[in-house]
Amino acid sequence: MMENKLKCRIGPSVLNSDLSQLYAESQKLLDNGADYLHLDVMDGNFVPNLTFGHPVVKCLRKKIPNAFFEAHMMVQNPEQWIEPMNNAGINLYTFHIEPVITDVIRVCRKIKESGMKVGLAIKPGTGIEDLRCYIDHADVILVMTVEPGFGGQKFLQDMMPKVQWLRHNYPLLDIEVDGGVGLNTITACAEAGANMIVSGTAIIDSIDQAAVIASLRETVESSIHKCNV
Ligand SMILES: O=C(CO)[C@H](O)[C@H](O)COP(=O)(O)O
Ligand SMILES: [Fe+2]
Repeated sequence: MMENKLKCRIGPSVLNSDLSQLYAESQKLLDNGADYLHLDVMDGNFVPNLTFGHPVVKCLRKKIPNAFFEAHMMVQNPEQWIEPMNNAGINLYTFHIEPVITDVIRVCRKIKESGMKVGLAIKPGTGIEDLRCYIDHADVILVMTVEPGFGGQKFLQDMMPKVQWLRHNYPLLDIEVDGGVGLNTITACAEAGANMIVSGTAIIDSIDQAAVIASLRETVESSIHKCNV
């Protein structure tokens, strides 16, 4: 995703949508202006919740052949799911460094070899110092702005210094935020330097998804414009 100029990308999370209608919910988000879909995969181990895995992603991919899919892998063993998720049609495989801290580079290499982009995610309690040496191996850095595991939580404003540090040191890096991001919190994310925006309940629960997505985009684009000039 990294290019000469930063681009704003809005990636709704389907986590709190009606998952019995996953295809319809996903297509609606894309029709309303989403740039990509953020698919939250939880294993009940790394986080205390379960969602869905590669069989569901594969079914969704059959119905939606062309959209960009990110898998946010909240799992204890991300290496285990690289091949199945690649076969299922994931484009960006984002995993947490916390459970694999000694093997991050190997996992990144395997993801790249499979043909997917690499995302590295950090929980709120993980500092930049733990991530720093891996940044060059990633296409996207995901700074969690809630404790991973559930949608609809309160945005953690005190994660913004991590985003600021990343943007200051990596002007062209794709920096993603996820958790509690909506119309009330997007300005903080945009001003800190995030350009990839995951937003779940703020979009899903809205009666006008297209307007929310457009507004999130406008806020981010006006901050990016300052960086690109
Ligand atoms: O990774 C996640 C939770 O672990 C979700 O992507 C995130 O919570 C999005 O939902 P919301 O915008 O409602 O917080
Ligand atoms: Fe997520």
